[in-house]
Amino acid sequence: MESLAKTNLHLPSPRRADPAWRAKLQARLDALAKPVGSLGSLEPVLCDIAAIQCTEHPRVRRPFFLLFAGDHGVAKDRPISRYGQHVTEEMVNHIASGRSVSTVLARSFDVPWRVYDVGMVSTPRHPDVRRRKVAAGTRDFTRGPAMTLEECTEAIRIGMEAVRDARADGADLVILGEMGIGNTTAASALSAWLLGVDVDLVVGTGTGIHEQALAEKRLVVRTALSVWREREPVFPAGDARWLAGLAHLGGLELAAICGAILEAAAFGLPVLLDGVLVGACALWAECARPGVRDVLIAGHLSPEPAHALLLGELRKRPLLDLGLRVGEGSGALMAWPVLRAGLDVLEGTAMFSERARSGRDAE
Ligand SMILES: Cc1cc2ncn([C@H]3O[C@H](COP(=O)(O)O)[C@@H](O)[C@H]3O)c2cc1C
Ligand SMILES: O=C(O)c1cccnc1
Repeated sequence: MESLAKTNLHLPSPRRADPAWRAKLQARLDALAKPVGSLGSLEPVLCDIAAIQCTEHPRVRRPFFLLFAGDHGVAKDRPISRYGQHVTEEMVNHIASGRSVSTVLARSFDVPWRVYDVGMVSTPRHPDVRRRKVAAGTRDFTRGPAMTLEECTEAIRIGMEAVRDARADGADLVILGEMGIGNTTAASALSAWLLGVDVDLVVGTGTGIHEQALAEKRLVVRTALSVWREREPVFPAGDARWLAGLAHLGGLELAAICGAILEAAAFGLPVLLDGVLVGACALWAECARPGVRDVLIAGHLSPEPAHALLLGELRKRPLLDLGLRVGEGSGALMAWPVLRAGLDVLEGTAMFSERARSGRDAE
């Protein structure tokens, strides 16, 4: 029996937000020269940052964009994506060279980026891609685990190290992204498992597959879950169970994102979430280490059906709802200027006078 001891992995505990700072910031927001509550969904997000930074003056000066790439064995011969596996490599080269949707946005908003190959089938030629390949893709998870516990652990460690490095270079918020053809199939399986809901509620069209391929994708996810459930009892309870589920149903780039979220939470670094892939990793991290959610900010809502359920479970309201379904961290990057606008408004807006604040009711 595989055991967690063999992997020697320590999942760090999250730093918890202090609710007193949330209340103080809400009082400050209410005292600004604007109608009470009028910044809508931005207000609780600003309060969340204040509560994790323990200040009435929450700040983000240096967001970092970290993208992890990996391939999925299940996508090799099955029509579960509209695109072939070779697209992962092509896109990683575009991402690294600043010519993908995500890195065009990152450059436009002055956000530095780092790209990691944690599990691509091929090796991208761009020299800036950090080579941390754990394996050349995962295995087909309809036949057994996508990764061994050791591979999964190694990918988690790479994500943790990426956040540590970014923090050492001044990051005070992380934006996470992924690239991996077929990874919405893995995210659907993770979501059905973590949410305990039927496959039909979570499987979406990903890059835009049609009806027949969608039926195949549902079948693939159903099969993966039943194979995992048959094996599940052999794993011991506790941390190992979370790790075993991620190893069976996830992907190398998704495991790295899980590690990145755990490490950011341990440091109290806010994490701006992207779509369904990063969302599934966020719920995994919250299940594995309750309290992680204190650092999470939902950047946007993806049309993938699992995403609304994942955000609901995390009790997070997205900043944007534009129907974006690019992935790569692009929805989170698109949300960053909105978040920055909220922080700027908080710092720059005048306080309302006592007389004005009392409103008409007091006349
Ligand atoms: C050109 C291209 C660029 C992308 N950038 C992100 N994704 C997104 O699509 C993939 C997931 O969808 P599925 O599970 O249907 O394959 C991931 O790589 C995700 O990041 C892309 C997909 C394509 C084709
Ligand atoms: O939600 C996402 O991030 C997403 C949706 C479809 C395809 N790729 C990514």
